[in-house]
Amino acid sequence: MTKPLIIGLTGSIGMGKSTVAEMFERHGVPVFDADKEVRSMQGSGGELLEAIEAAFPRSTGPKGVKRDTLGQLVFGDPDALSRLEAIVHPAVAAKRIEFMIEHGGAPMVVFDIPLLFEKGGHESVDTIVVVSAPAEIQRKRVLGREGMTLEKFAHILSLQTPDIEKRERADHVIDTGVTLAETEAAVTDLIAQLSAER
Ligand SMILES: CC(C)(COP(=O)(O)OP(=O)(O)OC[C@H]1O[C@@H](n2cnc3c(N)ncnc32)[C@H](O)[C@@H]1O)[C@@H](O)C(=O)NCCC(=O)NCCS
Ligand SMILES: Nc1ncnc2c1ncn2[C@@H]1O[C@H](COP(=O)(O)OP(=O)(O)OP(=O)(O)O)[C@@H](O)[C@H]1O
Repeated sequence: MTKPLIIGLTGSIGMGKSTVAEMFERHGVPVFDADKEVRSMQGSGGELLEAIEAAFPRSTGPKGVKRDTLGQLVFGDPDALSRLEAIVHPAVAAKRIEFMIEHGGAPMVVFDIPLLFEKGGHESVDTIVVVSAPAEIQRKRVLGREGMTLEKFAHILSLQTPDIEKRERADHVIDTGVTLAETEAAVTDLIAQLSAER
């Protein structure tokens, strides 16, 4: 049995990764969603709560990690962020292995990984898809989210590989600055192209 083609899906904050990942899923491609795994392990009863509470006292409660509180502690403090990543990232890697065992028979799978370039994950995927939209659209989407401030947005951007560099390093770019229908058509075209290349 051949191994599934691993598609690494990434993009900067608000570029439409989750939306495009759902499109892949709708068209039959299993998706490993790194952010979703993190949220579940950080949620109520989640397996990372004890370690996070020990490293960041009072950052968790009955509903799990207090995301705003923890975000304020780590976004802006590189050492604190590294400590959090050292707890979270190995646990995500273990979940990814479980996912690959479960979907070992699929022709292709998507790894939806926000920090694909930043954390070196690009080396372990077969092809890289970057979602991208004009900066002004990205800004409008992100600033429209509850709890987001200009300062937080600027800081998160500064932690992420710039969009222009992501685009250059991508094997395929999916434009999300167009209608959802146009983006979905680009996704189905790409699935067909990747299937044909196998
Ligand atoms: C600090 C936390 C609790 C804040 O949660 P919150 O819901 O406020 O933000 P959210 O997770 O939606 O992230 C907002 C934006 O920041 C980006 N971001 C998150 N973590 C990081 C990071 N370690 N480095 C750079 N960007 C990051 C996300 O990709 C997203 O674009 C959370 O981001 C977290 O646990 N981060 C560490 C784990 C991690 O690296 N996750 C991302 C990849 S799996
Ligand atoms: N053509 C399009 N493609 C994708 N998303 C679109 C498009 N047009 C509008 N949108 C909207 O833009 C938003 C993109 O948000 P989404 O959560 O997918 O981004 P994200 O990159 O996963 O964000 P983050 O990195 O912050 O987690 C959604 O509300 C989506 O409906």
